[in-house]
Amino acid sequence: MVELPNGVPSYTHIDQNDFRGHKPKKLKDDDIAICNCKYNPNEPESACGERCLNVLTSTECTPGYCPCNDFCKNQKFQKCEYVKTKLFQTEGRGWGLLADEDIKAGQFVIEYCGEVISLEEAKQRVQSYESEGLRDAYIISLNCNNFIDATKKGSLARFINHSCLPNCETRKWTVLGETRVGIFANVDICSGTELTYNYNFEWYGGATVRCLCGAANCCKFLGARSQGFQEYSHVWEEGDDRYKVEEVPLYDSAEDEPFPQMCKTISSFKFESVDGAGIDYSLKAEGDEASELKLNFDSVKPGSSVLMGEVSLKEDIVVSLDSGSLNKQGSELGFLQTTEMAPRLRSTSAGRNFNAGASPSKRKSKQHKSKQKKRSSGGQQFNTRDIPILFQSKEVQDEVRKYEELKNQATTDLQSLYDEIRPAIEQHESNSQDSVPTSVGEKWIGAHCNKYRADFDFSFSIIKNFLDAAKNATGSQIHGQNSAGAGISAQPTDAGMEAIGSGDPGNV
Ligand SMILES: C[S@@+](CC[C@H](N)C(=O)[O-])C[C@H]1O[C@@H](n2cnc3c(N)ncnc32)[C@H](O)[C@@H]1O
Repeated sequence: MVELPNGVPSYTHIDQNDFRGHKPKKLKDDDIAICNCKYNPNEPESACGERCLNVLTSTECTPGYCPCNDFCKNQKFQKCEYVKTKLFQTEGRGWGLLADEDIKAGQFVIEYCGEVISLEEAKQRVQSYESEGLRDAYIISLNCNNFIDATKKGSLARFINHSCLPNCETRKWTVLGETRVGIFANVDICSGTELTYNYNFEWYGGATVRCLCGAANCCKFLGARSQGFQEYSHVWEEGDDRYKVEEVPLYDSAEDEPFPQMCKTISSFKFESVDGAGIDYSLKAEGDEASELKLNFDSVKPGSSVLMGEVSLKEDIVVSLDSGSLNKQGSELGFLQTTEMAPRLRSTSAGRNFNAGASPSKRKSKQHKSKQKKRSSGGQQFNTRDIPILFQSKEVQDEVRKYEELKNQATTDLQSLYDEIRPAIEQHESNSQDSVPTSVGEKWIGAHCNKYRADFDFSFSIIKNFLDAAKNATGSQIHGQNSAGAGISAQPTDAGMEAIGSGDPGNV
């Protein structure tokens, strides 16, 4: 029973989240994580201490299933094993919570309990609390869809104030299949010290509140990074940055959309003579950020007609800024099909670990441009079947086909890898975990790099052979150069590796 000092504004005390109508999950036997700890009376840590598999994955043991039975020490949320705390009145920050016993770094302090509500409900509540004139805000995020509101119902954790130099932090645990938020000490804390955690990213206060934590590194405002609900209907994090969901393109859940805002449609593909001075080989890309890639060949005889005719591809070629392939004045333009799987991964917070391709900062700025729901039909996928027949020589057709096969193989490999790692990703999604295991990430990045390379090699073989055709047509010696003056290798693979190595995929 919690006794509150006089003057504490009334609220209902709870020590279990209130799901407001929605019943907490009922775990199936198959979903219960069972550790392999064995209780040894001479070694108390043996009963689900820090080496317990469940503890290591921030999951509480399930009563009746844990091999350590009643000795299990990994049911702290369920048993409300909180440290002793005391309410006190601060200066200028309302009520606060003090440690009433010494606390060790890493120790579970208390659960942040409240009403579990949806994003929509949270937005409405923030507004109505504001209009009711409530000064203190108690809503924190549970996962991307749910929030915990401790305004009217909560545990003592609702009194923990913010500090930019905190002694505690929030951590998410899975308890009987549900995600719950605990406050954990991040340093040793002496009895009598005020408990604090950093509200940034977790707290959804409406009004801007000046921070009075007094820390040297103070951010000046509470939840300065989370910014509040009124302005942003939902936030999406990548690294240290947070974005409004309105700025992130939305996709049909029924389809896996490639990132259309990063794709460009190549609208023309031609050789032409430029004032008799040489040949301009240009690839025009249209899309949100139309750009043009030009390759100039200056050793064509002046006045000679080198126009090969515009090669109109029957279907649009979609290229991706993810590719990091041919590079012109800092803008990357490749000939890649975007992968189908990428959006699935990126739709989760885990996805940010898988940014093979453009650097995160570039990707972010591009994602922000699109506010509407877009469909990939704006830029169809490159129909590669028709490409080899554009060439007259059988040798060339075979070469292009070879690269096409390698490209298709890399795509298939990526697809099957996705199927293989999908359970791990979904598991992390459902637990709202920030990242999937490194080994999974490494495999994923490796498969992407292979695919990028194969895509590049294929595209390069097409370009190279078009150039060779141009050269043969003029009978001149043409030395390919891109606009930056770099020579084009006759070996697509080498060029592909070079581009990939110097572009972003190599940096992931
Ligand atoms: C979750 S409540 C914390 C408990 C609150 N002090 C109370 O009396 O109920 C969050 C509110 O406490 C106040 N607060 C918390 N940390 C603060 C800080 N560092 N500086 C100023 N006000 C703070 C703000 O009014 C904020 O909206």
